[in-house]
Amino acid sequence: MEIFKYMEKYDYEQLVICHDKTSGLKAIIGIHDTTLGPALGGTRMWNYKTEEEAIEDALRLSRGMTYKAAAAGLNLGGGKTVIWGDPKTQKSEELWRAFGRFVQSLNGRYITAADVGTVVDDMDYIRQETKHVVGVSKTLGGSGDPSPKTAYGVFRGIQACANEVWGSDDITGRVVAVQGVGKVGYYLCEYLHKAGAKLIVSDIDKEAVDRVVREFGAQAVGLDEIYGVECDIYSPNALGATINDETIPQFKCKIIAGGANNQLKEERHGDIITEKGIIYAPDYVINAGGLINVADELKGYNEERAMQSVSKIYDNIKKVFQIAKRDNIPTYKAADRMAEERIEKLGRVRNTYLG
Ligand SMILES: NC(=O)C1=CN([C@@H]2O[C@H](COP(=O)(O)OP(=O)(O)OC[C@H]3O[C@@H](n4cnc5c(N)ncnc54)[C@H](O)[C@@H]3O)[C@@H](O)[C@H]2O)C=CC1
Ligand SMILES: O=C(O)CCC(=O)C(=O)O
Repeated sequence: MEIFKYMEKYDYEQLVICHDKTSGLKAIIGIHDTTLGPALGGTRMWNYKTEEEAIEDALRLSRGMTYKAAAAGLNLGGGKTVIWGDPKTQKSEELWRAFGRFVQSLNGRYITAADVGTVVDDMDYIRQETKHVVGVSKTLGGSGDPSPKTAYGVFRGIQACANEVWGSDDITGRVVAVQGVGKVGYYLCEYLHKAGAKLIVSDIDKEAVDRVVREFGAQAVGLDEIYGVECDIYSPNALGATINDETIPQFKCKIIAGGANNQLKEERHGDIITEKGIIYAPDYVINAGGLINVADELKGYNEERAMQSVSKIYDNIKKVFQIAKRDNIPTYKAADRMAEERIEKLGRVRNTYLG
């Protein structure tokens, strides 16, 4: 990979490679854009096959955070860390503290949080070395597990989609096919059930499926069956890339709205579902609840205020639909445009010399 060429193409600011021999830390911090504020994004710990794969992930994910924060209306830029290592065997206090010191050395340009392979306890170790970490435990003044807030944001986004398609937020009796009933999927099912929706679910984890069947009267289906079930809404909450050439012909839904990251396998799949008449809630707009929630810690965490901010995902999704109609483009492009317009306009405003 030609790193500078890639950074130039997508306008990256900084890539920081961190190494600590004692703990075996190999971390790559990507800082994409800080026009709106300090770069905030989680730390992913993953056993990458190659160094190149890890660098590519840090770059790709940090750019995604710029868009997520901008579309959420936050005064934050985009960053992300990847730690090259096995989260099951290579975590230690010294690793997190070594990493925390590297974060501190950036002096607030980058604020870290949890992501795939990292949990609240890891953030608590990082906190011992730097204040530039969020998603720490409630006992340390943090907000703990972000999943319930992410699920609430997805639920609000689903209401906005329902309003767009059926003219009302009411989803009583609507059938929602929920793929993945892990942390986000479980809490989402709870919100949907309380709102009167009927649930069809799938997950590779049988216990997770049994729980939502038992607690919310969901109907369980096979892993490949979920795409083709008769439903109003398909809600992906497991893996990415489930909107693809194989699944699109099977969809019978009117809406696709879920918490999973990177739902479109390729951008063109966003065009195809639009042509098919399916309303798509862009992933990084609808799943920003976790980010909005941890960002509240920067003001001194207040759960009520955080929930009110997450609730605004409803308005953000509506804004995406307006831009899509205004410019006659698919919603995934409208989301990018919304984020880019905000960065561009505020970037210009913030250029004013203040003395
Ligand atoms: N946890 C959070 O606050 C946020 C999560 N996300 C995204 O939401 C998605 C879910 O995240 P979590 O709930 O935290 O993860 P999780 O690991 O708790 O849940 C994912 C679930 O998907 C299931 N799964 C895996 N492959 C599957 C398949 N082929 N078919 C059906 N189910 C399958 C797993 O068994 C698991 O129960 C991920 O894409 C994540 O990146 C995005 C923003 C924030
Ligand atoms: O929710 C978090 O813990 C941090 C935000 C983040 O990295 C994300 O939304 O991908």
